[in-house]
Amino acid sequence: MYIVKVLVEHAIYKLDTTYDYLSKYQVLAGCRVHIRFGYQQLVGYVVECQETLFTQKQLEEKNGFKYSFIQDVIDQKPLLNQELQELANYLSKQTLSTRISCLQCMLPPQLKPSTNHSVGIKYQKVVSFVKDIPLKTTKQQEALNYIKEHDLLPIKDYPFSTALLNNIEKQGAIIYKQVEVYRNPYNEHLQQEDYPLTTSQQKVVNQILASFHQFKTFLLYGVTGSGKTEVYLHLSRFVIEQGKTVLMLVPEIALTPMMVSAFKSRFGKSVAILHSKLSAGERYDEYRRIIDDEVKIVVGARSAVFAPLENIGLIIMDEEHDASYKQESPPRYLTSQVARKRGAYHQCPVVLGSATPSLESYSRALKGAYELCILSQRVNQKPLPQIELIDMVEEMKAHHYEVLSRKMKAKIQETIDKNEQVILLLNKRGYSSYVRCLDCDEVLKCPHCDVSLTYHKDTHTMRCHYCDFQVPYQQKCSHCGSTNIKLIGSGTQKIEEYLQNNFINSRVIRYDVDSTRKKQGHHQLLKQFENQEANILIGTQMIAKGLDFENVTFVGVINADLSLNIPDFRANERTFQLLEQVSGRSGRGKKQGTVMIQTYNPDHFVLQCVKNHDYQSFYQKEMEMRKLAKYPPYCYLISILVQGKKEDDVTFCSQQIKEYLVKQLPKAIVLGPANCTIYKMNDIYRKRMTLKITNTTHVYEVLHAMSDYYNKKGRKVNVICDFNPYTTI
Ligand SMILES: Nc1ncnc2c1ncn2[C@@H]1O[C@H](COP(=O)(O)OP(=O)(O)OP(=O)(O)O)[C@@H](O)[C@H]1O
Ligand SMILES: [Zn+2]
Repeated sequence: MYIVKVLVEHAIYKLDTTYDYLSKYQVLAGCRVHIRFGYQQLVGYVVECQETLFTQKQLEEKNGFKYSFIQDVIDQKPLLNQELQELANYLSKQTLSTRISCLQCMLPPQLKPSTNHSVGIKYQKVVSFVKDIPLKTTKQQEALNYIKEHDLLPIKDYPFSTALLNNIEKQGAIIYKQVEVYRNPYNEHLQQEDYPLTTSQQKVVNQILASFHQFKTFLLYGVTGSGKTEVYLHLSRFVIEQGKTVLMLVPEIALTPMMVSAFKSRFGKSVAILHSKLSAGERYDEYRRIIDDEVKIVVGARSAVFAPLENIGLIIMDEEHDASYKQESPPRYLTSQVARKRGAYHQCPVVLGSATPSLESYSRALKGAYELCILSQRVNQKPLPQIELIDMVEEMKAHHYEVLSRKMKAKIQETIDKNEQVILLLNKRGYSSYVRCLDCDEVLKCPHCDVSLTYHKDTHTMRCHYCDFQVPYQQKCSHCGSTNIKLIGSGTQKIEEYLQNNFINSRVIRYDVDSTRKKQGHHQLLKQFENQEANILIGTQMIAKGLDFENVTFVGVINADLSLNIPDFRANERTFQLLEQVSGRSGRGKKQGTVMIQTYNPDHFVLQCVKNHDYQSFYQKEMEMRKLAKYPPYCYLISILVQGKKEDDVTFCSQQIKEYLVKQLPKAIVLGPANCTIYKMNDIYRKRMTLKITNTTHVYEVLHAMSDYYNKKGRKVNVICDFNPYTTI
């Protein structure tokens, strides 16, 4: 008999201890089982299975509790290999989350431990050759010869009628078979050759391959358009030729279409794609292809870092600075941390690539913790685009109150007149930012959150971007009943309309969360733009990264100050990255590109550094400020969010936690508790403390104890600890 230790996923309680069950047979660690838990039947996850010589009765007498038997085993073989199981333990410690939540985040939704209904395997009817026998007609005979050479194809792929095939089948020379097929999410890719590398690209490839068999982190700092993708492709080719596999990570789904086609067109079927927009069936199939060893390269967003690849020879993280690499629900991990952990396990290089590296990574590279590789020029030796800052205060003085300055308007018209293309960035979706009553000054707010509602013209609704609350738009103030109300501020939808109305021959595509909601939305819109079906692409930060359109010669930023004014210590860094990245979309082909950036702060050092494409000065200056204010990379940050339904409870408990932390961690700096920027979200009150530490000793134990205490049944608040927080709204 065996004692099986099982982790249990419970809908309400956070259970992180294992429970002992009995089994007559051995069950492999990593398999899911059905168990009885109280009155419920639940799915559990086996972490250990040990043989015992005691009987059930003896065990119960010895340990003083009743044992029950596992009901049945769901998986034939473990879903996660040893490496990933250990990784889950590591993550759970590092992020203060339950082991089961770590296991959950590693699996595609259909395979998560809480569900046992799997998406079915898809079958296809194929023709299978049986034997050579004399057939009735020569036509049938010819067909049989053909089938012999081209066995196991789906019926529709044969150049004969179904009737003819049926006839041959009746005579017994062939049979029809059902075979498993994989749903293939991206199958229309042309075969494409690698470009020969430039000298500087080759140098980088050599530098990285010199450490092919060891774990080392490289920071590839290559300006926009310097050909980093080609470096990734060449490295990957080398690695798979050595019989190893490649993990290629991209920040978010918006970027995936171009990276996917680059990899698919070179490596075809040996590439698997993992991201959240695939259908359940597609994701399940891609996952199975990886487990079944049919895949050499996995391209995917954040959670693909857990892809069950064996024998990894290279891990790449493109656009390493991107905030979407931070997971914002439990377990709140940093992708680079997981990638490096896997790199260490497989003893392979980890390449972090970016044109605007995060301060954390760049400072590590300067200290020698990472090895720096540099591509300082664009591929065709072309200079980076010229950037002009447009002072919007001056526009006001000249009584020009439109969203686009006179210069930018002229430049857009000029560009489309030359049959070239324009990309415009406005980091705000929706139509208008908010609605204000001109009589009573009331702004229409979300009833559940501390934010104003945004007007969406396409659906004629007012929507909350935090909780998705929506109401139909009314031409009437909800407070005083006046009809004298005004839509204030501009979002992408409004600019789209403005562009259509104000420019001759403009054909506009809007690219934001709302317009790309459909499954292949991103892919389709970008394709239309690539095929010149539109000449202006207006979008949110989604358009800033990775896009490579050779006919784009003008990039305009409508309001650079939006991200500068966010109350977050990374606001400068984010703004620099966003502006430099979006500028980098201009002039990537043969023609020279230009950029205009509209701002009310043209003298701000971030804008000055962007104007000169000067990452070094930006880095120096921002690092000085971080040092003075004691922010990362000069310390570690941990955010502690206290939330609850009653304001008083939140206030009281926050204070209690603060006292506990100050006492337990005398060397740490504890900021707060302060109300969050959005104090009330979804009817929950929220206060935050920020812990600054330079040394992590004891920190995990102290926080573990605190969060265990508060996150129990019956407590009035709940506490979320976030190591290396990225958003603090
Ligand atoms: N060796 C090469 N020879 C010719 N063309 C190349 C070569 N390498 C890259 N290119 C082309 O240069 C362009 C820019 O390359 P790529 O998109 O990889 O830049 P990048 O470094 O990823 O830039 P970004 O950070 O802005 O996304 C692409 O159109 C690519 O096809
Ligand atoms: Zn809301």
